[in-house]
Amino acid sequence: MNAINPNFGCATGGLSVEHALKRVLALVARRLPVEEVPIDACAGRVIAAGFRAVCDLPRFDQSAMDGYAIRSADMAAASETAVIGRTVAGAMPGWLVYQTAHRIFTGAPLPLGADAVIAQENVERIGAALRLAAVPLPGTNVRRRGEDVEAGRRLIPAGTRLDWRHVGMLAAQGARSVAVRRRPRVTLLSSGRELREPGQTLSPGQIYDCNLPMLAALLANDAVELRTMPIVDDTAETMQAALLDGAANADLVLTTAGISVGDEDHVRQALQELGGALAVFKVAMKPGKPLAAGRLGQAIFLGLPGNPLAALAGAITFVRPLLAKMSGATPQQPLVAHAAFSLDRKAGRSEFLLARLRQRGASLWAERVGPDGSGRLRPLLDADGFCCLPEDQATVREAEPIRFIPFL
Ligand SMILES: Nc1nc2c(c(=O)[nH]1)N[C@H]1C(S)=C(S)[C@@H](COP(=O)(O)OP(=O)(O)OC[C@H]3O[C@@H](n4cnc5c(N)ncnc54)[C@H](O)[C@@H]3O)O[C@H]1N2
Ligand code: MOO
Repeated sequence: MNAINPNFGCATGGLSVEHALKRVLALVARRLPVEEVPIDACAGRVIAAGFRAVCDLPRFDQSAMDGYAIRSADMAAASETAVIGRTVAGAMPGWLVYQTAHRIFTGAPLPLGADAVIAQENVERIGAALRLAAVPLPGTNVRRRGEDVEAGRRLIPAGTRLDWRHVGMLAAQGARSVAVRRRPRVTLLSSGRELREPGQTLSPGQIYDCNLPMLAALLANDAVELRTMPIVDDTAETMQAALLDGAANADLVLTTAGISVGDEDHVRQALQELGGALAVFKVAMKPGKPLAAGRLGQAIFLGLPGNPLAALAGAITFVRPLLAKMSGATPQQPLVAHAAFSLDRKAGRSEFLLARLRQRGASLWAERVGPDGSGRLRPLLDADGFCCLPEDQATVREAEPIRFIPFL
């Protein structure tokens, strides 16, 4: 990695997104450490090692209905059968008595020798006996041991981001805790003397900081341990102090604004003064070109642009894959949809277009939402994600396949 070099070995248009992403991911020195967490706290976390089933599910042959367990070969239709024995869920039955039916309830273990259950609504009760209209085939209304999950089967691959489905499975397997990657410690910092926190009084020329709350909420989906810093003024000294503080004990420091080329853009300079090193500055993407990435001490540094949609495009393109790599998580894959629009543009930068997904017949279509503008927020409310045009693509024709990155 070099000290700051304005062009970073690329044309002034910036590094391609692919190249920049490679450099950003190369900043990850090692995966986050592993820790054991209770299963009720594991949702959103990335499982560190593959999980194999420790037991069969169901754990034993059991009834799927309230009714009568029988052995189908021993029964004849329309004959009267005595009911001997009764087993509820949670109890342990003995043997099925030859040519009799055994009262049973959903989830109860099947008596030994029984191979079918007839639902209670399908029999005629005659005192203590019952009459079957028809004899069920073996296996009817029986949940076999191991038919859902066999012990030893690979259930959850390493790198899976756990959610409520995995919690259900882990619980059914009797696991009280699970080994996951530590949450990435992310410091979020926005800069700009025009910014105030929501709720504060604005002087003329000031605006509310929307980037920090928006990115904080976006990252909440990625289960990060977030530290938010107070808004930093655009001075070299305050920025240096904030970066130094923000990098302490962090895996990733994320800044927004102050990264461009103006006299008031101090982030890169501050990073350099602190001995940090940049690996990326300027990416050939629209929006989001003034983006920087590097290292500051033990932390990875990512400087996102100030315009909210440019910051968002940078976060979706770089922060998510970065967090995934730190955690050893399977990265999110883009979808392919049909473009519900046509477009001619100047090639040279990857372009991120706000779009919503709509189902038409059996296909997904990406409809653009607008108007364009990296300082606008309103169109975001209608969007489900970004359509991504590769750098060299100058035209999009209606119905052609297009890459779509969902926000969620
Ligand atoms: N001469 C040039 N000027 C600009 C260039 C350029 O290449 N040459 N690039 C433009 C592009 S593209 C972008 S994006 C911005 C990025 O600049 P910065 O990252 O340095 O950001 P600022 O200039 O500080 O702010 C840009 C814009 O965003 C607003 N902002 C900033 N932070 C927040 C926040 N937390 N919440 C809401 N809005 C925020 C800020 O008020 C500005 O309006 O530079 C262009 N200029
Ligand atoms: O990153 Mo800027 O437009 O590309 O807002």
